[in-house]
Amino acid sequence: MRHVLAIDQGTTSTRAILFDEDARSVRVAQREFAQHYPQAGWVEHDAEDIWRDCLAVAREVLDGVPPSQVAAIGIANQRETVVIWDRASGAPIHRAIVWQDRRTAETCAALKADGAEAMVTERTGLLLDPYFSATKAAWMLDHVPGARERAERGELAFGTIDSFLLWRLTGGKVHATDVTNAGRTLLYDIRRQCWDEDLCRLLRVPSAILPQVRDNSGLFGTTDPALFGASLPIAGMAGDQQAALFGQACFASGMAKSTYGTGCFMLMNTGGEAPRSANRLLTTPAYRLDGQMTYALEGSIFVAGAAVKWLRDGLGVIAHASETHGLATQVDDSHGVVMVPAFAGLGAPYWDPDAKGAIFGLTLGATAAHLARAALESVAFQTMDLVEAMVRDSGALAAALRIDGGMAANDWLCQFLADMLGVAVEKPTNLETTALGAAFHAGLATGVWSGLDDLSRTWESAARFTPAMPSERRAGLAALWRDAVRRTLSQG
Ligand SMILES: Nc1ncnc2c1ncn2[C@@H]1O[C@H](COP(=O)(O)OP(=O)(O)O)[C@@H](O)[C@H]1O
Ligand SMILES: O=P(O)(O)OC[C@H](O)CO
Repeated sequence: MRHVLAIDQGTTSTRAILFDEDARSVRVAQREFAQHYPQAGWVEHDAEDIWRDCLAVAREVLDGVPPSQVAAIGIANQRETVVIWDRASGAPIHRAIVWQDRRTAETCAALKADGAEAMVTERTGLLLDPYFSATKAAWMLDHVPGARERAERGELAFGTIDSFLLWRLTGGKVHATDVTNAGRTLLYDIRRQCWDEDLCRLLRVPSAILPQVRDNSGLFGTTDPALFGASLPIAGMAGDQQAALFGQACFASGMAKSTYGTGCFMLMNTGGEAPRSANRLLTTPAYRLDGQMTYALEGSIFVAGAAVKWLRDGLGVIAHASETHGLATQVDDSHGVVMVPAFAGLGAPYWDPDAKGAIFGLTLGATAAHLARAALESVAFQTMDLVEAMVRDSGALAAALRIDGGMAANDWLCQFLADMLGVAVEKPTNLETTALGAAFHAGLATGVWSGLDDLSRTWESAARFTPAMPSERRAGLAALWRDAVRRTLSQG
């Protein structure tokens, strides 16, 4: 039996999953790692922690598995997060600046005020928001003494986490990324499919530090034999949200998935054409196979599970995320409590980096149960905004939305989602779709699976939730949410 090892390097944890030829996960290892918040709105990771955990979880699942049974390794990663390292020593020059980090909000605002956004959006499919990589990279080059000069001289390498892990796994031999990660930097022209010199100049990132950009499926390199006792091929890489789209087998235009982890990311396959969103959604590479690009429309929400984590770690009203299910069902409604979880600004479709989280409708009757329910509801309300924008942009969405991620374990949320979206919500038996997508890419390149049809056959529904809420109730809740968002936006 051949296996594929997937490494899913997420925002809060690093997982390794070993899949068999039937796409079943046979072994899992996971480690959470430290989040650093040096100032309000700043979020950093230590890239050495990430590397240490990546090795540890990979070694754990490979323990006792003969290397001949491991066909390939696939990597899926938190996107946009920036690492810059020294090519000679491999050492990062600064802690990684995480996608949630807002420190470059002013830079983005200034670029927007100069009228740069239209060109940036036309070429990259993105917006001028601190979420994306380029302004974070420029910040690092400006703040680490001597870094900009070293970068110009070609001594430094830039990468998103996939690139950094590939560099380390290959013993410093390969500096590459894939189209889905390149497409999140603000430096990559998604239609011409190349780094864009104008954008590099505008955003002040020297092209000498950029990695080579490749298809998602193909031989990226082989592991340093010292790491796992054999040289294993790294044959698939993708940003985690695009990997989840692939792992959910959303291969036809109009098929969409939404992943509920720290944030929530909804992607809809739009086929070979890169659409131009009129509703402030992102256009992004979904996957490129044999040089053939497939695109997606994306709605990115920065806080989903993170709101539940805040209830646990920030407020202490729950001890475990899963308690939100029991709390939400204890009460008939949220008692008028509405949470707008703009803890990291608001993402799509509002794109307001300066918005701050808010809770409305508090009375003395409000309890922890209402708060928990409001946190879960906020996730569905935000998805509703995305679905509406996607339908406006594309005219249609497939009959059901495929969901996954840690929060999809919460059946109350799944039903409330279906109710608020007015479309069926379906979750697969394998909720580890991100890792599976990375495994699919690596397995396609190494002949474990023969093609997309082969992959589609592995998708199995575990549960389907159909809309059941009366339309007046739905409209009432939607109106409360819209009013709360309006009051939260920084521009009033
Ligand atoms: N049963 C649950 N109900 C609600 N939220 C949950 C539940 N289980 C996990 N979560 C939330 O989901 C998130 C974890 O999902 P995961 O997909 O592992 O995230 P990530 O990959 O972003 O680190 C956490 O923020 C947690 O609060
Ligand atoms: O780590 P996740 O799963 O929350 O995903 C993070 C996204 O890739 C950020 O764009």
